[in-house]
Amino acid sequence: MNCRPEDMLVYAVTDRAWLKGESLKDQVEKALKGGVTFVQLREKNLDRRLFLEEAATIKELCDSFHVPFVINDDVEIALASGADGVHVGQKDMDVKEARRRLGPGKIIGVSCKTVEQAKAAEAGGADYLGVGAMYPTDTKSDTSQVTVETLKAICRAVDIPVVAIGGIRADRIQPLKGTGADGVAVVSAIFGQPDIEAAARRLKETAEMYLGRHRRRKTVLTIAGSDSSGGAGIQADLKTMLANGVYGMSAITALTAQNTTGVSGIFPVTPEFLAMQIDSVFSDIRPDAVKIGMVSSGELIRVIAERLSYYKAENIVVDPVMISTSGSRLLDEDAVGALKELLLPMAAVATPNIPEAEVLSGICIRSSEDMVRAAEIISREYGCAVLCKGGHRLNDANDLLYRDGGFCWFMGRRIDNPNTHGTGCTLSSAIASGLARGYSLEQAVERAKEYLSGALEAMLDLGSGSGPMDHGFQIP
Ligand SMILES: Nc1ncnc2c1ncn2[C@@H]1O[C@H](COP(=O)(O)OP(=O)(O)O)[C@@H](O)[C@H]1O
Ligand SMILES: Cc1ncc(COP(=O)(O)O)c(N)n1
Ligand SMILES: [Mg+2]
Repeated sequence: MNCRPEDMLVYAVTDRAWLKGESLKDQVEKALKGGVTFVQLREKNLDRRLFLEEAATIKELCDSFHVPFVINDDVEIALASGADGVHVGQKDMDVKEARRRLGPGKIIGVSCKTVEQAKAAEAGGADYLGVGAMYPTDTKSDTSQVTVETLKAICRAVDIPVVAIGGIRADRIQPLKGTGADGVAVVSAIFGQPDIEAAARRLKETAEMYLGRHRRRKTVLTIAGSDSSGGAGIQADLKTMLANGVYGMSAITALTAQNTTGVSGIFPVTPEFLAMQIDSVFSDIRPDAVKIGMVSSGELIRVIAERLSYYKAENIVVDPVMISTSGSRLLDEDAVGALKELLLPMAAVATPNIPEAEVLSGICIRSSEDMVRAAEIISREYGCAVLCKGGHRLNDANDLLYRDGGFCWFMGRRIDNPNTHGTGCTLSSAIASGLARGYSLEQAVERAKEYLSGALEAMLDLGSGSGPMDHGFQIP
């Protein structure tokens, strides 16, 4: 097999009909930025010299995104352009003939409508199957539909990856859940959209949610305090994880009696009971990432550090929560010391806001240059990456990521919304979700900020103080 099931997740097929003055390269680049996992160049009437040039250009582009690239039908162009393979229909070239001409290392995809065709293609050396049309489509007028049942039967009958094609849109992915299809192939649902990059991203998120035979849903544990008002702490974390496509679990460090106007009480759990919760989770469902939020005492921090190092926990995001948005102090002095000495060194990233970065670095932050200095001090001192959040005081939404001696800014759009209760909890949980799903730290931060902005922009307005955001803004 020359391609992987995960390559099928969002398979983009090009179409000259949608160019509208743009170059194909620009359109494919947008689709790749949106996260498509496979590209097929489909040209029906292009002059051969231009076809070859185009193929070579798109191949180079796909390489830079590490995405496989195949040519529809044309083995000659595939060989001459260095493409990764071809896709052939039933009426086009025979699979065995294609394999003979391309050699063993190239990808060959075959279009199928029945179990018999699927088995024959697999036996002939196909690397993946395109099954459809699943829905009515304008791209191909001469094609008959395939039922969800047939798709399911094909997926059961073969071991190679299967991509569903034909009239697919984001809202038509969920019905394919449980069929065993590894992904969806689309033309107009990407290239026919006004914002190609956003369309690709949305398709990918939906496909990740519902498809994939070989995917286990990623899991994230939050170790944090409960917020009775539901906007911050454990409650914000679990909602964020659900919205970010991971399975969320919790170990509660303390109950807080809290609402949008403030914290009226904190009731910590015992160290033994916190350890029991962490043990229960790790011994059964190992988390792919861990987010640590409010931990009110040094004693509890020591338990967390000990248990997480025992289990060799990965992708730890430490949100050094010290003061709530409403101004209440959430941890004692001894806890600050333990947090620095024990938790920061374990962190893949720590996410202090400006007041917290001041406490951790010991310097006063008045400008973006100060943010860089503070993040550098914390990162050097404790050996972790530091995301210093700019939501406070500087009055922007730009966050600074300092790691391995270098830094970069994540420029957010400042949203005029007084309801920011839980922004820090939400951001750190969204980052942990991204890391669990295999995104790099930079990508995870980028995606987390995008999610947070959406939740703020939804303009939920609850309670009389600084209210919570709408974590479910994508849910109708
Ligand atoms: N009004 C806003 N518009 C957009 N993003 C914001 C806004 N306020 C805060 N953020 C973002 O929310 C995240 C949490 O930041 P911040 O509010 O500083 O942390 P905390 O909630 O821990 O105090 C950061 O990514 C920050 O840039
Ligand atoms: C239980 C709990 N944990 C954390 C916060 C911080 O909230 P924010 O995300 O606004 O910094 C909070 N208010 N309550
Ligand atoms: Mg915070």
